[in-house]
Amino acid sequence: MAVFKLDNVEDLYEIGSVLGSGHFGQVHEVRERATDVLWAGKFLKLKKGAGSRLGLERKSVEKEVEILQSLQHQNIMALKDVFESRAEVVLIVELIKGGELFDFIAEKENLTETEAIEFMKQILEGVCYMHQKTVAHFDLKPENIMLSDKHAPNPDIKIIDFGMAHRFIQGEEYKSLGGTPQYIAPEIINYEPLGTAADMCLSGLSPFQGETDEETLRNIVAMKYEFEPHYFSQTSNMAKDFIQKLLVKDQSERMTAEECLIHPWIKPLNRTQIAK
Ligand SMILES: COc1cc(-c2ccc3ncc(-c4cccc([C@@H](O)NCCN(C)C)c4)n3n2)ccc1O
Repeated sequence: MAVFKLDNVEDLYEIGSVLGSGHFGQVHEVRERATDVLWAGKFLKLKKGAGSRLGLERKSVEKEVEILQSLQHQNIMALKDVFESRAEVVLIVELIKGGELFDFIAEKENLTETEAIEFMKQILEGVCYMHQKTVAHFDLKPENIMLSDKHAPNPDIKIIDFGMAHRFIQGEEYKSLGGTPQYIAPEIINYEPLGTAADMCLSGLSPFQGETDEETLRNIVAMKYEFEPHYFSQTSNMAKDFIQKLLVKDQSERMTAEECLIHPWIKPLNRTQIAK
């Protein structure tokens, strides 16, 4: 069983305002007393007993911590410390000040393909790194892609929220029904054995979005989508080719993160191929 620091987290960190909350618990800004450095603290309530419906199993928190401890990459949120008390575990991670990529893009008049390629390249580098470590995120969606500093000329992408992540062991079969309807892979909906390919269905606006979750899931299983002119009239054919090679039902036919990084949209063969 993993042992986390038993110190009282408030002896070392001043707990600040809530930054956000969700299935993952509550995230607070925290100030390290010894250095005045600001971090983010994710506060996770543990189940009080086997029959308790509230809180998380300690085993699932240990799994998330073990995965985060194994990942050191500039495009993946870094874990600094873990504290536990009788009822809660606190993960101290790097504070990401630039907000969600989705909001950054929404606030811009328009995003050029060159800017989109730069963000996609960073996302792919983080995802490729975790896949090489046989880790799948399993909840990649726009809200979990954040920016280090949205005012920087070239903001760094930071992938957060590894609460659904899984490290594959050679030869094991893993299935899950978790995830967010608009962004989950068809193999998850069909409860088939999963692999890192399930992470490769990431998109900004889900092309499968239906009126209801049920309709969205039907669209994903049918791989029913179209490049709506309203959104794609200015999109290059190279970019559409990139998307089409990801939105593939058969996970073994879907581009891997490594293949994405050498796709001509991301890595042009020559200057004339640069997306206008
Ligand atoms: C360690 O696990 C997590 C960390 C974080 C995290 C880490 C650093 C950090 N710096 C700033 C924030 C932040 C700021 C505003 C909102 C949120 C969060 O509530 N929304 C992010 C997306 N959400 C769907 C997880 C998070 N975070 N969030 C979020 C979810 C996690 O499961």
